Amino acid sequence: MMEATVAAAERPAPASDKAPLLSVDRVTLSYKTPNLLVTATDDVSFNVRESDRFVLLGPSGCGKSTLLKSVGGYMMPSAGTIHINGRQVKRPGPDRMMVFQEFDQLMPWKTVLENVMFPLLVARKLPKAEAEALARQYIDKVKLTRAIDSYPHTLSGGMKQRVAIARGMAMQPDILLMDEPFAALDALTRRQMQDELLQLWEDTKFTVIFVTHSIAEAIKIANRILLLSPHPGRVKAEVVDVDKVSHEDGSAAVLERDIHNLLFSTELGHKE
Ligand SMILES: Nc1ncnc2c1ncn2[C@@H]1O[C@H](COP(=O)(O)OP(=O)(O)OP(=O)(O)O)[C@@H](O)[C@H]1O
Repeated sequence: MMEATVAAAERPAPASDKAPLLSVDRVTLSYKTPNLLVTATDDVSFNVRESDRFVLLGPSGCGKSTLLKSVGGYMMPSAGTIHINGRQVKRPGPDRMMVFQEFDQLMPWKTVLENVMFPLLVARKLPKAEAEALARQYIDKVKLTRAIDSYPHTLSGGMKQRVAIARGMAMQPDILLMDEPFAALDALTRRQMQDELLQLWEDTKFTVIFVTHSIAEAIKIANRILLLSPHPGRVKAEVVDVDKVSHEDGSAAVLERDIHNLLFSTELGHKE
């Protein structure tokens, strides 16, 4: 058994022979409201490499969703830069597909097949037959072939999230961005969806940034976890080699306790 390593935030990330797919460099993200300026994240840096299952973990309000939005190109940093494949992120693009928590992210007037085909036709401008073939392939991967002609309102929450995942993955983006995709599901379905996501990753080794505030979910999904401090979010530590912890021998429980202590220690957690 090999335990995951919790690296202090100040320590440089371990050297890798691969250039990072995504570089987030000293990014500060703010919202301007009529009366105040809200700093959501402050001076955050991290790299994501190809095939990483990179989890952003931190307490509610630390800016995880805001960071994901900025990687998606929906929000520009007030300081710092984001690069994907060496190009600066300035707007949304089909190289970054988002999956959200909400079940209403599908178009209710379109069937499962039509929902998955839609971005392939509109954003990738594929011919209809090609879009349909690709959509069918990914609907099959998320085990929804039997519901392919169903409308979203006839599907369970888990099935709707599978459609959203198929739609994102069928675009074959460089990075799939998942914002608490399983948070609104019941515990049993949530666990099942986590297993299915890992199975999909085994099949295709896609790159994903996954936002959660569940420590257990982070440990299950990730190979790397970035721990963010409470509002405004700053990088507190990075946990590497997470996929080497074992859920059988108790090392995952030890890591869960260590992460909990790190996230909620007053010394680190509430230092401004
Ligand atoms: N549209 C907005 N306008 C103003 N402030 C915002 C807006 N969206 C988020 N914020 C603020 O930015 C901070 C970070 O919010 P964000 O939703 O990114 O956090 P989070 O870590 O994803 O939280 P949660 O886990 O609860 O979803 C919070 O203080 C939030 O109130």
